[in-house]
Amino acid sequence: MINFTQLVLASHNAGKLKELQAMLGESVQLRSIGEFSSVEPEETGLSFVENAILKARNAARISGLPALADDSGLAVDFLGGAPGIYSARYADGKGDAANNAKLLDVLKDVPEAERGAQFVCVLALVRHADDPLPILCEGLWHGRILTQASGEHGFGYDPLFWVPERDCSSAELSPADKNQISHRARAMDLLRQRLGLK
Ligand SMILES: O=P(O)(O)OP(=O)(O)OP(=O)(O)OC[C@H]1O[C@@H](n2cnc3c(O)ncnc32)[C@H](O)[C@@H]1O
Ligand SMILES: [Mg+2]
Repeated sequence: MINFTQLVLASHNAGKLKELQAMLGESVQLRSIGEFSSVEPEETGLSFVENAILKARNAARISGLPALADDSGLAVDFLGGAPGIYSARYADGKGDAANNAKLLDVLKDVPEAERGAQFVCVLALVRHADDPLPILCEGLWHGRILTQASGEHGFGYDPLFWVPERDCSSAELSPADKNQISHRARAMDLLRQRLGLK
């Protein structure tokens, strides 16, 4: 069992920080990498795992603390898994609204039965920058892409992601509900088990 009281979160995404801190509870304090540096590392990996490890190592190097990274995204069946690891950059870095508008447009003629998609989250935890044994945990969340945005909660693609088990979009779930069932919740559940936190 590894005991951490403070971890740096290797993410500049405020939505992730909020969700992950809520899932971890008070036993572990997550500090944002933004406290240490505003420079974001280039995500040069070809997989969620590679990018998560790359971000975790970078944050541990900058902060001198153990680091947790979250690499996540949306894999749409009809698009062969795109935007996948490029989810944040789908509309060339123009942000969430542009990403969502592009996805709706690309899928505009695709029937409901072919709009299946998964949110993917890989968490990587390194004890230090050169850790030879990062802890890796993955979570998937199956749903479908809506034909128009709905809901105000969450971030990113949440307004477009229909959640079959709740019959609403992921942006219509309360934050507490999303944190029970999301891809990130599933990955965090595994991580908490690995860390002996549950
Ligand atoms: O790399 P960091 O700094 O952590 O922040 P980021 O926002 O760039 O994060 P990623 O590189 O992992 O890209 C994740 C993309 O997938 C989207 N995404 C991930 N989890 C999501 C969630 O729970 N709800 C909605 N969109 C999500 C998110 O909006 C981003 O566009
Ligand atoms: Mg990123």
